[in-house]
Amino acid sequence: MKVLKFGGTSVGTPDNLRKVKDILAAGQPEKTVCVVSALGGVTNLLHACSDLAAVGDESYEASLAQIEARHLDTIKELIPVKSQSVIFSKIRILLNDLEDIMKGIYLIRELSPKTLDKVLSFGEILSSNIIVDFLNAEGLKTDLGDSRVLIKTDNIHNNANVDFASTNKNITDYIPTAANLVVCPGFVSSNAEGVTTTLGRGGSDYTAAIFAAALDADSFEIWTDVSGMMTSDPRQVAAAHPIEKLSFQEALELSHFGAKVIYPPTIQPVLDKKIPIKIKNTFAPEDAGTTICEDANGDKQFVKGLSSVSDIALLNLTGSGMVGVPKFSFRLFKALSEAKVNVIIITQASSEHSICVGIDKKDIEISQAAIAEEFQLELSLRKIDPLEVETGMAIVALVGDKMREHVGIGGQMFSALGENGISIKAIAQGSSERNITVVLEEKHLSKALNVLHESFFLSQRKRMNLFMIGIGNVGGTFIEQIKKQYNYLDEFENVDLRIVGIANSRQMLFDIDGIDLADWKGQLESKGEKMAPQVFVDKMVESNLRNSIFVDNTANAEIAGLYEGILRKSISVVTPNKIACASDYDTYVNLKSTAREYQAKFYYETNVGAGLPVLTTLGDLIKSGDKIQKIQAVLSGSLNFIFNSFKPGVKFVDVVKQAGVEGYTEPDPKIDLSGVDVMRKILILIRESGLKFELDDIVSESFIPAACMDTKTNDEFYASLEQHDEVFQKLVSDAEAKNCRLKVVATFDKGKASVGLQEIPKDHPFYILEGKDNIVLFYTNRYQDQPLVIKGAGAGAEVTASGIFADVMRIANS
Ligand SMILES: NC(=O)C1=CN([C@@H]2O[C@H](COP(=O)(O)OP(=O)(O)OC[C@H]3O[C@@H](n4cnc5c(N)ncnc54)[C@H](O)[C@@H]3O)[C@@H](O)[C@H]2O)C=CC1
Ligand SMILES: N[C@@H](CC=O)C(=O)O
Repeated sequence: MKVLKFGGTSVGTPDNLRKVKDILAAGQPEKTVCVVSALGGVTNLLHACSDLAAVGDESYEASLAQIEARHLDTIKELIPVKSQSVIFSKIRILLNDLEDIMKGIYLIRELSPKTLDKVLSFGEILSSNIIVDFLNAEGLKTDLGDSRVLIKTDNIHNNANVDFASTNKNITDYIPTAANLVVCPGFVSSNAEGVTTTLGRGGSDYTAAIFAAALDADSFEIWTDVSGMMTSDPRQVAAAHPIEKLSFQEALELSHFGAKVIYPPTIQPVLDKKIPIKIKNTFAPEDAGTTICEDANGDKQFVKGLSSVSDIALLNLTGSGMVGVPKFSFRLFKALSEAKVNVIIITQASSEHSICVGIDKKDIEISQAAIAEEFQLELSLRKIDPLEVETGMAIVALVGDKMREHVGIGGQMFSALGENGISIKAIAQGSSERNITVVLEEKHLSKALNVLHESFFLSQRKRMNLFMIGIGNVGGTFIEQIKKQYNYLDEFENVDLRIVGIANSRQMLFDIDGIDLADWKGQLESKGEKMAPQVFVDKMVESNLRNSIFVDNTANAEIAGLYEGILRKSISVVTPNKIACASDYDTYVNLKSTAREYQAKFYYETNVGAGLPVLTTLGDLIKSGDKIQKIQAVLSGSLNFIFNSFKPGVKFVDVVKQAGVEGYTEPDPKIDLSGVDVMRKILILIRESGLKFELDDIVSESFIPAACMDTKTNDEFYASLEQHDEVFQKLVSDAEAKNCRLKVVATFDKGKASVGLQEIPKDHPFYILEGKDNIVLFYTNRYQDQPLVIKGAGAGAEVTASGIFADVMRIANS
């Protein structure tokens, strides 16, 4: 024995009704009760029609005509002509009755609850009659069970209470005598005198649940237009998916907070009898749907779903006069209940200094008035403060029976929200630990649901949203690497890496769904708007996307100056730009502590050694308790390349230019040639070792003539290098005469740092450093005699972009 219920959409059109027939036919010959709603939209039409009639508006007749046409057209389309006459006359009789009642309402201008029940009952009576004839015409022997006769209630109209003793007897007497398939109208019932009543909100579900419980059905199926209860609201969370199994309690918790598939009071009869409920999709019957049953926790998923409610207001009642005084909360809730305000969430700190409740925003004024009246005396004596009202709030709840068996779920929830800059206004968790509820600003709702969904439904993809300023040599290469790697990350890392904003010094471009990387340059040119750094940041913040990362691929101080504000919005920063970490010590420390404070990440591995793991290695040494004694390093890829390529007969300026073409130099090559780039790098290494150090503390001897440094543009600089070529030729020939090679070496030893060009002899480990390579020797307490060595390409767009990529993925995987 099973009981099925089909809602208004499922029976809304002839095509849909054919699907319903297929579902019912597939279940035969099992004894089946099928409860149906009115054809989709008809109940609203009946309401509208009777409201118009009650105010004497003749246009009710047009609504009536619409109702008539809906039903007659359905018959014409669904039932073969030869079988139409019987059903047409039945339906016409019913429609005439409805017309008479409407006329009566129109004439006496009155719509009592009793009459409204009579009017609304026509929706289900009409649909069930048509469906029964349709099924019979299709060869499925079907009886019509009149729920008005079977379900008996008290006299309360519009929301009647069921008399279960007589109802259960009527059902168990009738159903076994009826055909294998019985269709019954939902929602309708009658009182002891046989006057029509209705069962209120969710009435058809309730009807079906009453039948299922009375008949001890093996299963109770609710057929709707979604494939089950979803892990979250699919309009907010694209990755939401149907939940396979839920316990009764989990289903109640989820449906209480917004999952509209079932309305809890209506399923109480099946809940009492522990009859499994299946939520199935009429339009995708092959989908598994959701089973709600007693033992639903065999799987490992301890958070089953996320639910949410919008349009919440928080009321905060505070005051020193509340502490330790009994009855304050009693009076608050009494006042709200007498004002018929539904309290959705309650929190009170153990200090008893404040009570906070969440209500629907429509109830704000009535609540304020009720509270002001109740606490008039305390307010005048200033024992309590004027009521604080916070609007624009939403509720998000994690639901799952098994949450109580796992430590740290609350922590995971709060960190995920905190890391995305979402502040929590109130928290509630019952001792059942089946539900952890937070109140947050409504503007963060979608972001919060997505962040939590990603955090608790691990099989789902994590979407990362990148905002990137600087799309030159390094930035452009990084975009191309993402383009190539996108599918791999999607498939093997579950990471959906999108670039949402890009900018160069002239233009910026945004696409909230991710810029199409196939032609990002063309789109920037054709659709880009004028670049303004602060506007770029504002747009990034306003877009309020989860897992946002700001990537700075410029060498620009103004852009570096934006980091603090960005971190304060809990947006992580990744950058190869050394300016921030090599500016004054306070700025460097402040950025790191701001990142910590706002739970954002600030990663700049590529500041030293490009893609080489120099900073992470140093960080691991320091975190594990090692101490740096000495650092010796070649940290400039461009200078190493230049001195490796500078041979007799070659002009120095030509190799400098070549280093630029290869993408090794800074946008301003003087930064490399002057030694400043190396000074910045050794400074960052010293700071990362835990020492307070400034750029001015580093002794640097430039090998570039002052006149070259005095130039303004790159072209002037190159011209000046050419003029001073003999200076560079002499440096090389002097070194060669001693069998040495030239390297710019950075050293930190005994608290002192220096940078300078050195003649490196053959037996030195730096001598064989090829091409654009870097080398770093860390002498530490643990690596005293043999230093820890990191060596490899230290400049170039590909390696630098891959270092930035690694930083981004560290954030994605954190
Ligand atoms: N090339 C390399 O081997 C390595 C480079 N780096 C760092 O990577 C960064 C980028 O270097 P490249 O790509 O070679 O430079 P680039 O000159 O090729 O590109 C710089 C980009 O920044 C943009 N930009 C500059 N100022 C801007 C502003 N105010 N607003 C908006 N956009 C602005 C430019 O339009 C361009 O798109 C630099 O900080 C450099 O130190 C770090 C490690 C290695
Ligand atoms: N210009 C630098 C590369 C980036 O840090 C270098 O030459 O090493």
